[in-house]
Amino acid sequence: KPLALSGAHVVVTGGSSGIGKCIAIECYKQGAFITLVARNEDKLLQAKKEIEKHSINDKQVVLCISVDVSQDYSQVENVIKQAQEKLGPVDVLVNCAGTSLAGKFEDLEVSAFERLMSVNYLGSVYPSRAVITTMKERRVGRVVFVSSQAGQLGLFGYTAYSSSKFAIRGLAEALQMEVKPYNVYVTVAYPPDTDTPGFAKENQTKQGNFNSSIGSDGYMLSSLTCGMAPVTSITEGLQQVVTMGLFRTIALFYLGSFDSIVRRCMTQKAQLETVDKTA
Ligand SMILES: NC(=O)C1=CN([C@@H]2O[C@H](COP(=O)(O)OP(=O)(O)OC[C@H]3O[C@@H](n4cnc5c(N)ncnc54)[C@H](OP(=O)(O)O)[C@@H]3O)[C@@H](O)[C@H]2O)C=CC1
Ligand SMILES: CCCCCCCCCCCCCCCC(=O)[C@@H](N)CO
Repeated sequence: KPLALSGAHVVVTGGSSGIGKCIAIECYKQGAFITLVARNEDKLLQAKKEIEKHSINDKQVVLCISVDVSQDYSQVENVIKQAQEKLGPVDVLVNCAGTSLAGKFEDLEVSAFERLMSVNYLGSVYPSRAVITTMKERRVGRVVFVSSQAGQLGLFGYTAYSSSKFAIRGLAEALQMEVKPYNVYVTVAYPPDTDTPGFAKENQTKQGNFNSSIGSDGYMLSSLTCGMAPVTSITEGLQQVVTMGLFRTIALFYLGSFDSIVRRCMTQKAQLETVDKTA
């Protein structure tokens, strides 16, 4: 459900860089007050300056708070309190702080699994937990989770990353069911692999869908992996029902080609290794 951003207080974790910064700029352009949350203070200040260039009135504020969203719940709770004292109750929370790491399962340190799960999953739980009570009381609120296309399907090299992004979906679906009667709405964004973060911003700020995806791959993936996700409109539901078989068929071809890529790379690598040894 769309929410007017003019005058709204939008908290963006991971707002000092990339997709999060773009979301903050987009909201600022629509008149929102912004709190940026991330660890590095220089990057926060840099982003604040960049965002302030897009102001549409002289009342708008960009507040920066440095914290690690994945470490200690009471710290995160404090940060949210500080932000509420300065800019009023949080209307929109965008959980965009996150990090990724690729590598084969056996090559990844087990600590990588712990770290990605804390940053990507717990780092979304803590800020959400800190804002949700007030949102329910006020009967106003939007919580956005930034997952990934790698949170809709498992891919080679993403054992640690994908699982942390899948977890976000479970959290979001369950939470949406709880908070809907309080007029609080949840969105999960599934950005594709892209270097143009600006592309990701539109759906996040403008549309009120539970599923937010980008591009035709993204559209197909969201339909295909809709499972028990809530629907926003009858049209969306009907589209999913009608296209499911077709998309599954297309997916089988993708899976076949993924398998052949993995096998081809394995063979090539094996060949290179034998050449190395004989040389
Ligand atoms: N770019 C892509 O291809 C895709 C990205 N995504 C997801 O989108 C989100 C943003 O990605 P992107 O813009 O590329 O990322 P960037 O690396 O550009 O930005 C990450 C942001 O998160 C902050 N951050 C990271 N760890 C923490 C932490 N522990 N506590 C607080 N803040 C933290 C960073 O600031 P600092 O380091 O100072 O704390 C920074 O502001 C991530 O969740 C990512 O997984 C999803 C799909 C595709
Ligand atoms: C009908 C079936 C359609 C199937 C389409 C399959 C397309 C697969 C694309 C997967 C891309 C994964 C992006 C991960 C992005 C990310 O989060 C990282 N960049 C983070 O570093």
